[in-house]
Amino acid sequence: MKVAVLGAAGGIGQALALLLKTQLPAGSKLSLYDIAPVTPGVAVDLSHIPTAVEVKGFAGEDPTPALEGADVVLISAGVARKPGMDRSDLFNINAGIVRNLVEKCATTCPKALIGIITNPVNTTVAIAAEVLKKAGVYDKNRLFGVTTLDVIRSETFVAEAKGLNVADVKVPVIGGHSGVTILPLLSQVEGVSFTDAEIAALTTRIQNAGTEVVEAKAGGGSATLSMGQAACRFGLSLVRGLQGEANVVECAYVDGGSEHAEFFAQPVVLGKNGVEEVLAYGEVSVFEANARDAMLDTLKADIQLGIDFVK
Ligand SMILES: NC(=O)c1ccc[n+]([C@@H]2O[C@H](COP(=O)([O-])OP(=O)(O)OC[C@H]3O[C@@H](n4cnc5c(N)ncnc54)[C@H](O)[C@@H]3O)[C@@H](O)[C@H]2O)c1
Ligand SMILES: O=C(O)C[C@H](O)C(=O)O
Repeated sequence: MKVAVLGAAGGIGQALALLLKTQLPAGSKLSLYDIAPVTPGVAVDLSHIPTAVEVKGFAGEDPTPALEGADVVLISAGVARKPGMDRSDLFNINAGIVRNLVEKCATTCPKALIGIITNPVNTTVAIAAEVLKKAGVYDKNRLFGVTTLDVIRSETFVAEAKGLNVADVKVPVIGGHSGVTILPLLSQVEGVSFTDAEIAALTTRIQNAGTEVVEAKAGGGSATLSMGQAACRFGLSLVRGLQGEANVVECAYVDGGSEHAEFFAQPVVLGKNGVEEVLAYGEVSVFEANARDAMLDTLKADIQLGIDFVK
């Protein structure tokens, strides 16, 4: 199994590469690419960790050597937020970066599962889809917006608020990955009940958690370590699905035939071809139904921006 990380010299990329080096199955290959010249050095550094995962690093303008034979490509290349910015403010720079990198995926590893981390995810995934369509290799089951950070944040905050063992807490998060489009389904958390005030406060905190980190880092970037963990969890789930493991379920932002929008985050079963089955997200509370309906104009506009960028 070969996993490529594009943007591998960055804050997320290095954390993710470290976690993959220590957690990918024995015999895997880890391929690191970034425009930054340090990238081969990052790979050498990681290669001294005693695991049976081969690491290679590539720098420069062309990601092709890193992508050859890739089964999974995780893309975190691009710029991150500073205080006062919204994720959509990253569009001008990151849209072109994602387009160019996905064009290379389309020619070099058209069957790879692609996970987009680069923000604004609601839009960059639509860009990736349009690029793959133009190249004639689009398979909706192989393209993912990585929203796992919203899931792990929800699990953490719910466990903290309710004094639970976080390992036992599961929270589906639907919609997209910015502000009001992030919707944790707290009504589905097993074994706990929340007051209306708790639900409102937790939902707002989860929706603003990225900003919480951006402000705490005070100009030094956005979430990198928690995102590295989230992307590792998602990447390993993709690998487990590819290897034929049953019942691998993650929430992800996919083109899954949702009645709500062309791309929508919801639980999916992962398998040998990427998305094996899109799962219904189940019953929601009145609060959640209202929040879901209220996000849709924003989400659809984010998606249209990506479609228009490529067309
Ligand atoms: N999906 C999520 O939940 C989530 C969470 C956190 C951050 N992000 C996003 O991930 C992205 C990366 O964040 P970061 O903190 O790692 O930023 P960073 O600045 O630390 O790293 C970005 C890396 O991308 C590289 N890069 C830039 N252009 C490139 C190109 N054309 N090809 C290859 N590499 C290129 C840079 O050299 C740098 O090493 C940002 O857009 C951020 O908003 C998404
Ligand atoms: O908030 C950001 O800009 C980064 C990321 O999307 C996050 O949720 O932490």
